[in-house]
Amino acid sequence: MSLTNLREQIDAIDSELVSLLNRRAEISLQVGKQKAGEPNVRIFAPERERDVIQRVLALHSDGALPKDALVAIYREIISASIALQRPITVAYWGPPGTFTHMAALQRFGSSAQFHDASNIPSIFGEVERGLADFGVVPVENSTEGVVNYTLDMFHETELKICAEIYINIAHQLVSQAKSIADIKRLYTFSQPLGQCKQWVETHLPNVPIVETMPTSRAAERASEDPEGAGISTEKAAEIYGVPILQPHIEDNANNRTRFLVIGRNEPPQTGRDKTSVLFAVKNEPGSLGRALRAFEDHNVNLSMIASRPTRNVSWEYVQFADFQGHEKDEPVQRALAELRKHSIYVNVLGSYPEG
Ligand SMILES: C=C(O[C@@H]1C=C(C(=O)O)C=C[C@H]1O)C(=O)O
Repeated sequence: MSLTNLREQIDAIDSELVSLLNRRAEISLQVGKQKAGEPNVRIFAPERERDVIQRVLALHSDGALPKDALVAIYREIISASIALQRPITVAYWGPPGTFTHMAALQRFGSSAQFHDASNIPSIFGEVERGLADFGVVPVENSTEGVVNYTLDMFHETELKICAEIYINIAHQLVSQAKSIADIKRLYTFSQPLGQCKQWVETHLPNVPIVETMPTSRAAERASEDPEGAGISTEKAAEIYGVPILQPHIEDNANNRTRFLVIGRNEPPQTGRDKTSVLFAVKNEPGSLGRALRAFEDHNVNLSMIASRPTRNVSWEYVQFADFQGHEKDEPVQRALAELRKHSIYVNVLGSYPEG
């Protein structure tokens, strides 16, 4: 078949696709109008989005289009569909080019409006004050563990966790220096450094660290300092025009970070949900063990637990825990009731569809 003929076939398919996409958009506008009349139904419905994406993946069977590409296309279709109903604003930890920016783009697509907040507390602040509808914050990394800056914010906020995002994390050593031997300073901070610890100890053993947050700021500093290097994202290297001297310096090839979407949404039960809680146990022997047994007794699967010091009393801790299930599921309700018996307080931070 000739090239002209093949291109004619593509043109014909595009005509159908565009008309179908327009029909989909019209229906989404109608959904938006219905939501406007019902006070508790929110524009962003992560549980519905997960169903849409899973359904589309099931339809794909073994088609020629890579599954990741299909998911990315649908994320953009849904992003445009939400923006039609009402433009939504998402605050992330900037400047542009950070992993949090990438996670926000991956989840909300390019039709959302993004705002770069200067630190994690500002992300919470912008959503609390209504300047952004949602915020995206990093919460744990598969190599480095929990992100304390984020966990500590949950003591003081009334915002809810409404979705989670997982992304693969690749770190780049960016520098204008000709070789690694010429580097005199490394711009980075605890999380990325911890994920590249072995590489840095082997290749930059005596190079002083200049604490710089977040990753895109490290790229910016490296762009201004001919003898400096930064640990950065590929996107930030591109934005600040600084060469990648060594790609993939992360120690673990399966390095992944989990992000949380915070806002005022409270997604309904889907049968595949997760719940996050903050609790403080009574200061008496065995209380943490008894508190944790509440989950075991009711067959609720704990996926993460982290202790953080309370800021007001020395040596007192609060626990941040994630488990499978929705706050409205019966086993979860029973586990929470028992947890409350052994705790000074229990604060449910949100139930949301599992990522
Ligand atoms: C159309 C809806 O609104 C939004 C857009 C969706 C879509 O385009 O498929 C899905 C979920 C919502 O975030 C809906 O809630 O069904």
